[in-house]
Amino acid sequence: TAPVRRLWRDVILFDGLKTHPAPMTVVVEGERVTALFPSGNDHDKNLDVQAIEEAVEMGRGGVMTPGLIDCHTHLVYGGQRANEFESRLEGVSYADISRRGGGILSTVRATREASEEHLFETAAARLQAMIDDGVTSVEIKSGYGLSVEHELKMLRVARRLDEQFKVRVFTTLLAAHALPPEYADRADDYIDLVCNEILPAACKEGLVDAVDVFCEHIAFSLEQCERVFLAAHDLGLPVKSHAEQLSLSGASQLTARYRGLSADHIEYLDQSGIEAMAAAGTVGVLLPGAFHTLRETQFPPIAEMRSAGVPMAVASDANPGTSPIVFPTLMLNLACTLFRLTPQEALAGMTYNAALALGRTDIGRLHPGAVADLCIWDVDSPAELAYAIQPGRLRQRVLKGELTHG
Ligand SMILES: O=C(O)CC[C@@H]1NC(=O)NC1=O
Ligand SMILES: [Fe+3]
Repeated sequence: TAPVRRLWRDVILFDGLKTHPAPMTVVVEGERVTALFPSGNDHDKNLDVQAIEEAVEMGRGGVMTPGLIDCHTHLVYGGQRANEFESRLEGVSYADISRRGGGILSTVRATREASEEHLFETAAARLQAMIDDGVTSVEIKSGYGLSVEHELKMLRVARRLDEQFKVRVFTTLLAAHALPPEYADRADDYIDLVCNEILPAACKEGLVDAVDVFCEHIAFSLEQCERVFLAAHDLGLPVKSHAEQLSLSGASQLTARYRGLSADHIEYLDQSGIEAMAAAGTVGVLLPGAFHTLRETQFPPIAEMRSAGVPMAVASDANPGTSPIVFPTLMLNLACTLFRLTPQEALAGMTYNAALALGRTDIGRLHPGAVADLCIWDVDSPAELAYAIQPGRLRQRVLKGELTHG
């Protein structure tokens, strides 16, 4: 049987890169967008008028965007860290908490104690909130297990979320996130475990789409991160990094040297890092939720990245420590309010550029032939999605051509 043909008329279309000036008609057949054209031209002679007339009309008006892509989350984890939130309000720094064995290691303890089922259930609630706010693709990292058993447990949960929810999940192994207590003062030995045991075991089970590292004075050095990158490349896996978040380490340049998909956080990114990323096509992933939560003061070099042509993505960094925020369209607002992106740049940051940060070019944009992951919003203009901080504006959500919401 012929694939179902659906269409929307008179939508204000943001296609992943730009907003079309005239109200548009968008035609979806099966899993793909097959046509998009100004609604006034429905009877354009080049169009198969009968096909258009036979299509199922799915709605009129509103704003259409590609499905939102959250390209940086730590969505799977045990426990919560409200106590540290209170400590930071009393003036204790994130780094101090981490040095006292809190921070990431606090969540490592809770995640190791949690069953796979419990991790699935708590992550599922957070994922549903993202889906209800227009997310069609989400990246989920490991990094709270820090052992073969528990890193694989986290990644299996991420794969199950992909199977059981109408969403695309991209998994990233972030075993080089923190030094587990059993390896205290033996960071190089732990990196051996990451490269020689955790990564191969996860890869063998088909659990890894990309490999990430945390390069920071409270985490791992450039040399240690490079060893993880080499192990990833030996297994044919792309790399990315948490880079220049609290200080300038040079991780962005290292990531670019390995043609990494993205360097993330990048508050302390310098000009040589920008130029290396621009030359390598490495995406700069902005995480305004962590900047906001930590009350950071060092802004990422937006203007310099813009003029160098570094693609900028925007993501939630949803995690229990530095960004306990599951509200994707809030990230659009924070990217504009805190980092001075334009609303159009922020939207491109959670669609087309976010897809690039995940190594994909078939999602994140709406054009003939693109995969039909799209959202229709009850707003008058795309800028409104960044301007107003308001849940419940999603009218319809389509994943691979199938209506999943509205
Ligand atoms: O605090 C946590 O639990 C994760 C923090 C998160 N991980 C990282 O490498 N940088 C961050 O902000
Ligand atoms: Fe992160």
